[in-house]
Amino acid sequence: MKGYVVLENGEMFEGVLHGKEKEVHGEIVFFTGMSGYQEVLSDPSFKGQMVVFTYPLIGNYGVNEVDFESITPQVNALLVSELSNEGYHYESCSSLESYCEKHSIPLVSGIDTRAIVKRIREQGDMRAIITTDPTNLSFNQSIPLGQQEVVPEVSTKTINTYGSGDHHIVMVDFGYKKSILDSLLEQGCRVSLVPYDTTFETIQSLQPDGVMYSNGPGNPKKLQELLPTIKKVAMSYPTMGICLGHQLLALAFGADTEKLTFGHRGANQPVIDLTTNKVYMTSQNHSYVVNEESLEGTGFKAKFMNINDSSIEGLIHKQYPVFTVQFHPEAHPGPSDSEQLFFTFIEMLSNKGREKAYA
Ligand SMILES: NC(=O)CC[C@H](N)C(=O)O
Repeated sequence: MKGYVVLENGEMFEGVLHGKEKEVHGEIVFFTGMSGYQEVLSDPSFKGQMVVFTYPLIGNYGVNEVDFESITPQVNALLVSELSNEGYHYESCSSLESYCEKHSIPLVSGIDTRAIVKRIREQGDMRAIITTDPTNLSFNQSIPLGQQEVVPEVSTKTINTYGSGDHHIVMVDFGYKKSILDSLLEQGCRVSLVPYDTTFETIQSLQPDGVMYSNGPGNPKKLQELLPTIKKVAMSYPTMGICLGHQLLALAFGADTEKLTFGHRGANQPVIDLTTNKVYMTSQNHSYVVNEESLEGTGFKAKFMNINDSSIEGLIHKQYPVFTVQFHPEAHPGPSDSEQLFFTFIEMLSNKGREKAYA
């Protein structure tokens, strides 16, 4: 059946709608990785978003049992140029089309993804509607972009412990990617996953060796009420923050965040370590960044910078063992050039390692 993608600026694109006929509203963003659609559709940081893939062929290796970043799909819709109906891979258990159909995720193919991406690059991320009837549409203005409170929807409701390693890490879950948990387990950690609004006292009662603030969807400024706890935790335990976790740690110490026009979503974003001058290819998925000028007086200094647009990609605190990354060292999808940062974090749990990290 015909499906239409209507952008908030009034433009309309026609394609083929696979799956159930339903009207979907959301924020439209684009992802530039050549592969990784399965990780994208299940990454909770994409909650509520419609993702346009710039790579022209999607679905060609199917969907498997192992590459999901969370149990349920998280995106509102997928938009692709050419859809491969079969998945050719030894691990594939279903096609992308049947997976989306089963989970009622609208999948629009045959759409002019290049034109849509150009529009987003010019005019910024915007609202969009996917529909089979493009007459009489009205955009849901009651939810301004970036104002949705999505973290409570994706965060765990209970405390669960994974692994039995020697280092005990409390991971505060804003919508964590499974690959972050896997990376910590690989480093010999026991991980207690806790709800996003867990109090300082509860974290303290778990007696962690270190705390990880996870990735997650939405605007970090929607979580202002958590900032005093986050600051107290970071002043008390070795702490690492990834993506939303990085943004929240920056806000907690008094820095500011701002929205990029169209975000970084892809698997080849070059990032420089400002201490060593080493460059990493990184996996990224974010709309917001920490404003560099706002770091003044926070105790944080910029540790990583994006080479494409000079935006801040990570911080290190001058006084406390706290460091953060805007990108994804766990990769999935994307390069694992920077995965040793998990090791750096584990080293920071001891005094000796801290000296090394700050050398
Ligand atoms: N991957 C993430 O954690 C994303 C962080 C935040 N939601 C942003 O878009 O900037």
